Formats: sequence, C-alpha cells, structure tokens
Amino acid sequence: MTVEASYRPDHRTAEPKQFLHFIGGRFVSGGDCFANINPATGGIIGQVHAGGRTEVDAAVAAAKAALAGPWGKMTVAERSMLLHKVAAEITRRFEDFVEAEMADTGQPRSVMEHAFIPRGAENFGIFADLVKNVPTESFMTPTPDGAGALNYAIRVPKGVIGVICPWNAPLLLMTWKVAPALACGNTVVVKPSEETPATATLLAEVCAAVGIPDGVYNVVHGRGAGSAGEYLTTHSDVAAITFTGETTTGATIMRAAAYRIRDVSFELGGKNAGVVFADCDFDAAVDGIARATFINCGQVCLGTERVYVQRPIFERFVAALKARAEALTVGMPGDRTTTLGPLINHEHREKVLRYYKLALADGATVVTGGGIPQLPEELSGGSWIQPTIWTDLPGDSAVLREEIFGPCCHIAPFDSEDEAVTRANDTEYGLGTTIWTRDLARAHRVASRIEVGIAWVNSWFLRDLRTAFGGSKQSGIGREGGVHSLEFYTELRNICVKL
Ligand SMILES: NC(=O)c1ccc[n+]([C@@H]2O[C@H](COP(=O)([O-])OP(=O)(O)OC[C@H]3O[C@@H](n4cnc5c(N)ncnc54)[C@H](O)[C@@H]3O)[C@@H](O)[C@H]2O)c1
Ligand SMILES: O=C/C=C/C=C(\O)C(=O)O
Repeated sequence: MTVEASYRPDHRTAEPKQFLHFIGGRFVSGGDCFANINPATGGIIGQVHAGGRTEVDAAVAAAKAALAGPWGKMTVAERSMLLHKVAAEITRRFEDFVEAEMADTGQPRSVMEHAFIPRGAENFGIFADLVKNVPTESFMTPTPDGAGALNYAIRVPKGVIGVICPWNAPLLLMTWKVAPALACGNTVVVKPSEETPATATLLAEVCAAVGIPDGVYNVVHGRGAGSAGEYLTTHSDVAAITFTGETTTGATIMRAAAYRIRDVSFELGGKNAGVVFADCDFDAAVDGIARATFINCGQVCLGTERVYVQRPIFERFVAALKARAEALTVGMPGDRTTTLGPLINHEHREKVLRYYKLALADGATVVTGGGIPQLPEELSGGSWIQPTIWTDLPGDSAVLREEIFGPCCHIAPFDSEDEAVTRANDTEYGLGTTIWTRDLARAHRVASRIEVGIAWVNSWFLRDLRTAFGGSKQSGIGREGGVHSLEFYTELRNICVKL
C-alpha cells in the first residue's frame, strides 16, 4: 500500500485517471488495477485500485481510531456544522460531480443535474439538521421507597459502519447512508460499486477540504466476493453493515453479518407494479409511468416493470406509452438533447437481452423495442439498448417475476380494484408502487393494500427525506430516512437513576 502525496481527478481532461483508496485522510494506491469503463462509449475512464485485506484492514483501523479522536469528542452541533459544509462543498463542485457520474454511469446530464447530484448535497443537509432535533425518551419509574427512579435514553454511535453501494445512482445512494452515519457520530468505510468509483472518490476530496477529521470517511475500492466487499463485511471491527444492491448479494452479506452478530440495513431489488385506473389524469399517468420505466435506462430499484391498466383506457395507454418510448433519444450523456442513457455494462446488457428473448418465447406482443438501437459511431462501443414494451405475457413468465433492471415494462389490462391489488402483490418483492386515480378514497384503499415499503399516488419518486424508506418481502430489511436512519446508525442506551 503506497501513500500518494495528493490526488485530484480532473474528469474534464484526457489524462489517465487513477481511482485510489482514501484511508485515514490520505489517498493511497494498493491492489491490482482494473479499468473503469464509460458505458456510453466503451472508452476507458481510468484505472481503479482493487483493495484487498490489507487496504480494508487499514481503512477499518483508521475508522476505529477516528472514533477516539477529535470526531468522537465533537458536539452534535459541531458535527452538524461540518456536514452542512460537506453539502455546500458538493454544491460548489456540482459540475465536477455531474461530469464524474455522467462518465461512470453514462446517464444524461439532466438526470444528474435535477435528481442525483443535488440529492448528494441534500442528504447531508437533512441529517445534519435532523440529528440536532430528535429527542430521546424518558420515564419516571416508581420504587418501593417512594423516591422513584428516572430512566432516560441517550443515543450513542454504533462505531465503524461498513457501507456497500451499487452503481445505479452512486452518489445519491452512498450519501443516503454516509450522511446519517456521520451525523450520528459513527465513522465509515465505503466500498463503492466497482462500476462507479468516481463520486465516492470525489467525496473524499470534499471531506478533506471542509475539515472532516482523518479516518472518519474512508473509501476502499474493489469488487465484492473475494475482494474489498467481502473483506469489509466480514471484518470483526465493523459494527454494522448498510447495503444497497441485489437481493442475492444481500443474502450473502447477511451470512457475513451473522459472524459477531452485526446489525444490517438492506435496500434490495424490486419488481414494482404501476396501477393505472380509468379515472386517472391520463397525461399525468403516462408521464409518471414513462419516467418510472425509462429513467436511468430503467436501472432504478423503484422503477416500474409491471404496469396494470384498467381496461377502458388500456389500448389508449399502451399507444401513449409506446409514443413516449419511441420519443426517447440516445446520445452522448453531456448532450442536452439526450434523454436515454445506456445500461451500465455489456454483461448487464446481455442479461436484459436474455429477458427480451424470453419475452418472445413466452408469447409476448412486442409493442416497441426489443433489441439494440442504431447508433452513431461515437456510441458504438457503449452498452445501449432499446426501450421496450410488451403486452400479452402469461403471469408466470420470468419476465414478470424477476427483476430485469432495464428500460422495459409489460402492460396488462385489469377490470376490478381487487384484481389490480392481487396482481400487484403477486411478486416476491415489495419495494414500491405507483397508483394513478382521481378517486382519493380508492387511492388510500389500494395504497394500503399493496405490500410495499413505499406507495406513491399520482406521483413516482417524490421523496421527502424525513419519511421511512425501505422494502418489504425480498426487497429489504429495515427502514432508513428521517428518524429511522437514526435508529439504525445509533445504539439507544437506557440509563436508570435511582432518586
Ligand atoms: N432497494 C433499493 O433502495 C435499491 C436501490 C438501488 C439499487 N438497488 C438494487 O441494486 C441492484 C443493482 O445494483 P448492483 O448490481 O450494483 O448490486 P450488487 O448486489 O451486484 O452489488 C452491490 C454492491 O455489493 C458489492 N458486493 C457484491 N458481492 C458482494 C459480497 N459477496 N460481499 C460484499 N459485497 C459484495 C458490489 O461490489 C457492489 O459494491 C438491483 O437489484 C437494484 O434493485 C436497490
Ligand atoms: O435505485 C434506487 C433508488 C433509491 C432511492 C433512494 O434510496 C432514495 O431516494 O433514498
């Protein structure tokens, strides 16, 4: 492991970039390197250092030491002020973050500017405020001598938190964990996805610039099994693990967490249903479902891959969504006319294309798409795919049961409210749903009957960061957001004082 004097990735120059680990406040190299590929072009962005046990051990040791340093002695108000500075510095370097994440994910500038990068800053702001304002409980307890006892609770940090992140919204999903963890006084070791190392690295620069003490925020790059991810989740000094990613990876990490009984918070996969009633605001519903299906090239855990539309508007809805899919424009991510990005890599495109083939084999009618688009020369090395809509699939098709994580959906007609609820619930997953109707009583009824962590009515991905966020069934364990994050990132210690 070599310590580098300084490191500053400039994502706007052509010089080769190195994605280094950030351990104890310094950028360090270590481990074999692998290429970070731009999914829009297939070009190489830079080399990522894949951390092994040595780097993970060093990062966890630095994080543990930092708990006993200045960080551990700060008041809540001081920590909160520092986290507001992190938010301000992300905002000041907004364009660096946009460029870095566009290169890593290939997604359009508009998605970065309006959704993903602002949320990086907001995540810090919201938890910096929240942590100052949440009371704990207290009870007066009677005792035989009549004097009584006072019970009160304090929140203490859990310690070193292992943060394992996916590639689909790298900064948003990482800061959704790092910000509350730090607000509560923990230290973190982040293992970003091997596909998207850039913004976790940039956040290290931000933390250093605003004076987050060394060792509080650490990054170890690398892969999952047999690499940094596995070594971090099995490390005995990691007090708790927060993970967003695939359900099967969650199961592996849960087994790792059983060693020394560590707490886990999991946000996992989804196979979310959209339910559109005939009385909806038609244009708004088409808009909402188009966003839920195609944004980020369908690589959103909350995205809608199953759409149920009430029969009277079924044909009209299918035609309108088809028009929306066909109006999407592929192009360089930085181009303001681009509205559809690529999939994250060629391997994922192979997976999605297997579902496109399977849909045909299972008897689907392809309303639009189903293959790879015609591309200009500059994009020919990228992992592009056509947005796709199917109808007529049988309910037991794997296309309707497994998470595809691509820009595609199946639309089926339904007749009654009960039927819509039954079909929406006919899945092992339970992350989110989006319901479209003007009948508010029905909206409340249906929203409470669909088995999910979050039900949106006449909207999708409308987030209030104070609310509980997470999945039921195979879509996760626990809730984060607002005070729910504080529950996960602290231990509640009860103190009983005999008076
Ligand atoms: N519920 C949510 O909020 C939410 C949000 C975003 C994404 N997701 C899900 O994430 C998935 C897409 O992301 P992905 O493909 O990066 O997921 P993934 O599970 O393949 O990888 C996620 C992270 O886990 C690491 N990892 C893999 N194997 C590991 C192991 N054995 N031990 C420790 N770490 C390991 C990876 O290196 C990566 O950093 C989809 O299933 C999507 O639904 C869920
Ligand atoms: O792709 C998944 C998006 C998840 C979103 C959040 O975790 C969030 O909005 O906090």
